[in-house]
Amino acid sequence: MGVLSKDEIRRLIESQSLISDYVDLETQLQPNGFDCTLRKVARISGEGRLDFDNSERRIPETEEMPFENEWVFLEKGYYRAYINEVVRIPNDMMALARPRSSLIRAGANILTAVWDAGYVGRSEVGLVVYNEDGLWLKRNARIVQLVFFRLDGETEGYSGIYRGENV
Ligand SMILES: O=c1ccn([C@H]2C[C@H](O)[C@@H](COP(=O)(O)OP(=O)(O)OP(=O)(O)O)O2)c(=O)[nH]1
Repeated sequence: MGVLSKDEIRRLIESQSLISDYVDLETQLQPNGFDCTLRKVARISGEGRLDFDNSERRIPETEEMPFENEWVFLEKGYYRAYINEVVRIPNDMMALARPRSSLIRAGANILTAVWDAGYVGRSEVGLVVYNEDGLWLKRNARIVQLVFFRLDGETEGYSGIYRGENV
C-alpha cells in the first residue's frame, strides 16, 4: 500500500487515463497528488434524506450559480462544487482529497467522501464558505487535491449510482 508520486500519477494518466479533462497537466500535478479544478457551483435546495439501503435516499435539488466574467461570488454558506476532471480509479487503488491550503486560508473548506476503487466519473464535492465576507472563485480554479493510494490487492470495483456521473 502506498501513495502515488507525481511521476506515477503522470504515468497512469498517460497510460490509462487515470485523470482526463484537466486544464493543464504540469500545473495540476503535485508532488504526491493532483489538483482538481472548478467546473461549476450550485446551491442546494430542499431537505436531504439518508437511510440504510438508499431506497429512501433523497439528494436535494441544485440551482447552478452562473459565472459572470468567469467569476462567481459565494456568500457564507454551503454549496455543491463540480470538478472538471474525470477520474478513473483502477480496482487496486482508491483516493482521498483535501482542500488546497489557499482555499482554507480564504476561509472556506471542501468536504469530500472516499473515491472508491472502480469509480469513473466527474466528481462533486461540498464547498463551505465560512468567511463572513464571502469567497470569489474563478472558473477552473484549483480547489481540491486528490491523493491516490494503492490497495494491498484488487477489489470489486464501485458499482453505485454515482459511477459514470457527469461524464
Ligand atoms: O467527495 C467525493 C468523494 C467521492 N466521490 C465519488 C467517488 C465515489 O466512488 C463515489 C461514490 O461515493 P460514496 O461511495 O461515498 O457514495 P454513497 O453516498 O455511499 O452512495 P452509494 O451507496 O450509492 O455509492 O462518488 C465524489 O463524487 N465526491
